Amino acid sequence: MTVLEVTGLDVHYGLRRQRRQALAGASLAVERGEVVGLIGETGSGKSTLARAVLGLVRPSAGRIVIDGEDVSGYGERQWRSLRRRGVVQYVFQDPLRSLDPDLSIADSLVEPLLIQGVPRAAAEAKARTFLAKVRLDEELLPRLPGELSGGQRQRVAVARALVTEPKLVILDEPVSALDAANRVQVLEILKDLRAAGIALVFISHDLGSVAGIADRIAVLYQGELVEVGSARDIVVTPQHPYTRLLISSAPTLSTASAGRAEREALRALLTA
Ligand SMILES: Nc1ncnc2c1ncn2[C@@H]1O[C@H](COP(=O)(O)OP(=O)(O)OP(=O)(O)O)[C@@H](O)[C@H]1O
Repeated sequence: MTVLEVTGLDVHYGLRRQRRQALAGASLAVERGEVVGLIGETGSGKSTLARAVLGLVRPSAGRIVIDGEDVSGYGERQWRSLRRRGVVQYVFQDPLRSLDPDLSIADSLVEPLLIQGVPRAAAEAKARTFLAKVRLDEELLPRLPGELSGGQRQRVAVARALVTEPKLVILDEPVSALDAANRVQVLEILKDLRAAGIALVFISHDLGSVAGIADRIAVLYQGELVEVGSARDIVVTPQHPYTRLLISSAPTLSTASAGRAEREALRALLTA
């Protein structure tokens, strides 16, 4: 089942003389339980594509269908209602942007459920379940985000994105701010999500950090999706010159700076 279908998406920023195109004719489909890595250098349009799918920027052309619902013509009210239903969730690179610094971890997890109309007791029970899913201890519930480590915070941000049981989660550089041990843990959690049938779009500027987890990889270059293929094909037989350049310059693909788990995942991929 297709969870996200983006067709011919154009996004422009600015007006008149300042107007410039950030996305040009982007088309991409993401299936249930699939992990799609979206890679490209800084400014290539990765976050713009994510923002368009969340209704945070309005495309100038193209179609977006989320879980069978054509949202292309939605106005602000309809987008807000879609976001409230929690069908699509977003995790930022910096968990402090995904979490309100003044809300306890418990409240951060319970809030999206209360907005959906879930009774408080049921919401609190669910918050505990999802904290366990990201392998965190319940003793963290009363704390503020500032009282957690970066890795713990990112896992709370993932748990918060999950409580509404979304069909699609977009993760924008979710592990780049983490150290190697935390990166591996978050990647393991993401693999659990895939097994649970959630579709993931994993954004990164580094091919090496998505190659081990993505089923398919989409390569953005100057606002255009220049190549989309299985992770293995992209890594082993890249077609577009820009993809080839990314492969040759991906630090974790040359294994020197990759963690052990990443190296193993890559080796498995390359020998599959
Ligand atoms: N709010 C905005 N107003 C004007 N231009 C913008 C805005 N946001 C992004 N852009 C421009 O659109 C292009 C794509 O930006 P985008 O943030 O999508 O890139 P990215 O691939 O996510 O980059 P990064 O890896 O640095 O986050 C860039 O040229 C950027 O300068």
